[in-house]
Amino acid sequence: MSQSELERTYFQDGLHGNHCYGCGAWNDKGLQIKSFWDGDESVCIYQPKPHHSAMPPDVMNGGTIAAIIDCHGVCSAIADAYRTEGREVGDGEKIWYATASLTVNYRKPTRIDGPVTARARLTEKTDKKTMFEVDFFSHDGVLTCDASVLSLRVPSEWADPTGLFKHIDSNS
Ligand SMILES: CCCCCCCCCCCCCC(=O)SCCNC(=O)CCNC(=O)[C@H](O)C(C)(C)COP(=O)(O)OP(=O)(O)OC[C@H]1O[C@@H](n2cnc3c(N)ncnc32)[C@H](O)[C@@H]1OP(=O)(O)O
Repeated sequence: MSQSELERTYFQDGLHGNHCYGCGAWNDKGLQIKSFWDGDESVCIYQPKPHHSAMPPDVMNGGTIAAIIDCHGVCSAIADAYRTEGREVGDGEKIWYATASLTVNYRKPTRIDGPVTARARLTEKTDKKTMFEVDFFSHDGVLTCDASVLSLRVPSEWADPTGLFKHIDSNS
């Protein structure tokens, strides 16, 4: 079932303190993407800005597209894990995933002059690994990219606001 815009609960709003460049609602300089469930699929609609262009000013930059797909895929893995446990994103014990692998096929140029849409569906899942396949559309409905995002469940150190590497250094 489709949620109206007013009814939507965005995954990222439950990830308190997330400063990720693509999906951190607490990163003022980031993309601040928003993702929500539409039945079994997760959806992200994003309005690119003129500075998100490739060399042609009317074409969207491939790295920005990849960042949207990456973060939408990882946030979908996190939201799926909460949903499996019957919890809202961010409620109770925290669940974190990170990107292990990202593949993007750029099939057609993406128009920058309107909102782009990423639609993701779960294709593989184990306790630690979650794979989402993502279709990416320009505002005129053209499928411009298809992608896959493999997310791996990671420990809570990834959410330490003071940084991750001190935990890695102390473990090695
Ligand atoms: C305060 C709040 C903060 C909020 C923060 C949260 C924001 C969230 C949003 C952030 C969004 C932004 C996202 C970002 O930007 S996250 C930033 C970009 N990503 C990274 O920096 C990740 C770096 N990589 C790692 O840390 C490790 O390699 C990870 C954790 C990914 C795996 O660790 P590890 O290597 O120890 O894993 P394992 O040995 O237990 O293997 C487990 C299974 O996984 C399979 N496998 C592993 N790698 C790959 C691969 N590349 N392709 C295919 N498969 C792979 C492996 O074969 C095995 O399979 P199986 O044998 O079980 O079948």
